[in-house]
Parts: sequence; C-alpha cells; structure tokens
Amino acid sequence: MSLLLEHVTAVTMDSAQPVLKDAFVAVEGTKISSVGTARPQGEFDRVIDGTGKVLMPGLVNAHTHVAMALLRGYGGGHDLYHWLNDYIFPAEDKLDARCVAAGTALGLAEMIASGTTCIADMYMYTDAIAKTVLEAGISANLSCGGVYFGAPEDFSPDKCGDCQNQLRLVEEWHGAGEGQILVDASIHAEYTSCPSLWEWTADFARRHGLGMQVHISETQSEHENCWKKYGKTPVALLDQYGVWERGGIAAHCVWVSDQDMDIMAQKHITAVHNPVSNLKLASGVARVPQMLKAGVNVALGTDGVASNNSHDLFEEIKLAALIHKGVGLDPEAVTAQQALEMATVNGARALGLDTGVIAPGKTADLILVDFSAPNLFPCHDAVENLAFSARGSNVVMNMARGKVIYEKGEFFTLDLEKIRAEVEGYALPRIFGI
Ligand SMILES: CSC[C@H]1O[C@@H](n2cnc3c(O)ncnc32)[C@H](O)[C@@H]1O
Ligand SMILES: [Zn+2]
Repeated sequence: MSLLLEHVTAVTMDSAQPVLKDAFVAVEGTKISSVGTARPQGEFDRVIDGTGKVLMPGLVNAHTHVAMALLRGYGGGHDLYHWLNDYIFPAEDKLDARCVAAGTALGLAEMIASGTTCIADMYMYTDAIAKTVLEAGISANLSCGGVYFGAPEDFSPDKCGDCQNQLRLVEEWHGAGEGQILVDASIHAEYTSCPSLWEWTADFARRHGLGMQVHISETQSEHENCWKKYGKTPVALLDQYGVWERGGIAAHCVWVSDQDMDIMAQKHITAVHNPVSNLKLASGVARVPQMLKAGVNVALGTDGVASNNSHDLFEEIKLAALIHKGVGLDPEAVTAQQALEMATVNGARALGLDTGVIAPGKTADLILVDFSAPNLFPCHDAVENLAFSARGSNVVMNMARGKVIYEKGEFFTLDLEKIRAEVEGYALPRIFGI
C-alpha cells in the first residue's frame, strides 16, 4: 500500500527541516518513503489532501495502564497511597482477562482518536492486552509490573507469579506483529518488591535483551522511606542491582535527586513525566527543566485514566510546557518545541522505536491535525499552536505503521459500539456490581 499526503504543513520534529509548508510526505508499506516540498514521482494507491492541516509524528504515551480506562476517575480526592490501597487494588482484584480486554479496547479508542500511535504499558492479564493492541494497530511496549510482597528470604522465581508471567509474556509476545509488540521487563516499584526480585528482573532483561519499566520516586514518602530503609534513593538502589544496565523507563521521577539525574543521564534512563496524574494525586511536580539540563531523556505519559481522567496527550503537552514556567518563574523553562519532543521523538527513544520523526526511512506513525478548527486559527506558529492550543479532538487522521486506523471520527480497527456494550454489560457489573 502506498499513500501520499499532499499540500500539508509538516511539523517534522527533525532538526534538518523542522517545519515544511505545502509539503508532500509519501508512505510505502510501514515506512515513510519521502518528505519534501516537491511532489514525488510515481502513482499512489491513495492521496490525502492536507490543505489546512498539520501533519506531525504520532504521539508516544511512554507510561500508561491502558486498561484502567474502566476505572476512569475512580477514587478521586486521595493521595497515591490511599488511592491505590483503598480504591484501585480492591477494584483490580475483581478484574479478569475479559474485563482487561474491554478496558484496553476502550483506552485504545480514546488514545487513537486523540493522536497516540505508540504506548509503553504496565498491567495484568497481558495476553488480553496484547491481543487487543494487535487488532487496534498501534505499537506497544508491554510489561506486567513485577510485584513481590513475600519475605525476601522466601523469594524463588519458580514460585513468584509475576516472574512466571514475565517469562510467558516474552515467550508468547515479544516481537509479535512484526515488531508491533515488544515486551519490557518491569518492576512495579521499589516499595512493592524486594532485592531478590530486582536481581532476577535485571538478569531476565539481560538474557532476553529487553527494556525496563519501573515507577520511580513518585511521592515524597516513597522516596524518603526508601532512603530510610536502604540508605539509597530508588534510582541509585536499583542501579546497584543492575536494573538499568540496558537503560529503561522510570515513570514519574517527581522526587529524584540531582545525583539521580546524573545516573539517569549516564544509564540512558528516560524520565516519563506524568504532570496530570502527579497533580491529581498530589504527588508534586517533577523537576523537568533540571532533568533536561542534566541530559536526561524526558518523555510524556498519561498514567492510567483513574489518576488522570483522560488519555489525551495534548493535555500533557500543554501542562508540561506551562507548569515549569510557573514553578520556576521562567518563560523558557520548557518550550513548546521541547514539550512536543517529549511526546514524540523522546518517547520513541524511550520505547526503542524508530519513529517520532517525519523523515524518510522512519516508521509511518503520523497524525493529521485540523488547523481550520476555531481553536487553532489563526496560526502564527504551528509548534506553539500544537503545544498550547491543540486538543486531541482536533486529530482527524491517525496512521499507525503505515495504516490509517482512524479518520474523521471513524475507527477502522475497533468497534466502539461493541466496546461500550462489553464495558457496560460485563466489566462494570463485575467490578462494581452495577
Ligand atoms: C502491576 S500492574 C501495574 C499496577 O500499577 C498500578 N498503578 C497505576 N497508577 C499507578 C501509579 O501512579 N503509581 C503506582 N502504581 C500505579 C495499577 O493500578 C496496577 O496495579
Ligand atoms: Zn503508573
């Protein structure tokens, strides 16, 4: 399948040619084949007129729990500890694979309609997630979040359910769909696990050549309790156990120290900034400008919609570009360009994907944003408008791996009616008895 997007304004995220007006972007199979201001030679199976629209790389949600769409906004008004223990974990105890499939489909529909093409996910019943992701068409780094509450001296990988789940996940899904699904090793968090699990997970990632996902220093109490218990911060402690040997995704990083930032830069650990979730759970504001200065790769995530209420990454982009200006009294703290980089090229780097940029040879993960909408007109600077004015609802086309999966309100890989019926008819009654 070949496709040409013509007469479009391309915000490429490629420093060689950042914004191209009246551009032509050609796609061949799953890859971008050409980008320029002259019409490429040849015939195309489909031509899309991009007049009045901005083409940009698909957005990368580098930390999420997509199936938590079922729990949208549940347990509001509490901090992380009470929210997890009093609301989320009890609700999650009632989940089964069918609920998770329904929640994943719902979450993916929201993500796709608002411009997301790639996610890094951590959740349970990962077979159901993988099957749903494959159907939906976006790319996903899936992990199942290692938890171990037993006595450290009793730890054995053969008897640890989460270790067995991680092993199965790799065997069955790593590289599935010609690389559409990658499996990452994962540790839910320092406070839900122990040194023997960290050692095992580091070794597991090394043996299988996997990425790593961990929740890190999300709250002040988590960060300080770790220091009291081990005399180290979570970043430094896990480093001691080899967890970051292959880099990794550290979600939140609200309370990381300056020394942690140096380790993160050195070990290629991405800090995933989740500003909405961190504000909603009153966890704080991550020191993103300091991390950027220290050379840390910073990406963006929504976290689950239980702690966010939305999977619209344009909200995270806007907040990431705004909040650090206010906190640091610095109008240049995080620029519009930097916020867009976090949601595209930096996210792609975090997931180990050859995407996030509009350039020949890159994966064709592309979205069209309608700049004739009242909230995007007039446009003095496309990058500023994307960061500060755009909303997910301005996305009129989502192409993942060269395939148009959403256009003008229509889903081509998901059935929204069926998803709604499954959520209302099965998942919600099972979890909440309603
Ligand atoms: C073991 S699967 C993932 C696990 O993480 C929980 N979760 C969701 N949001 C957060 C967060 O902000 N911090 C820590 N843990 C979180 C989710 O509910 C699953 O149980
Ligand atoms: Zn999370």
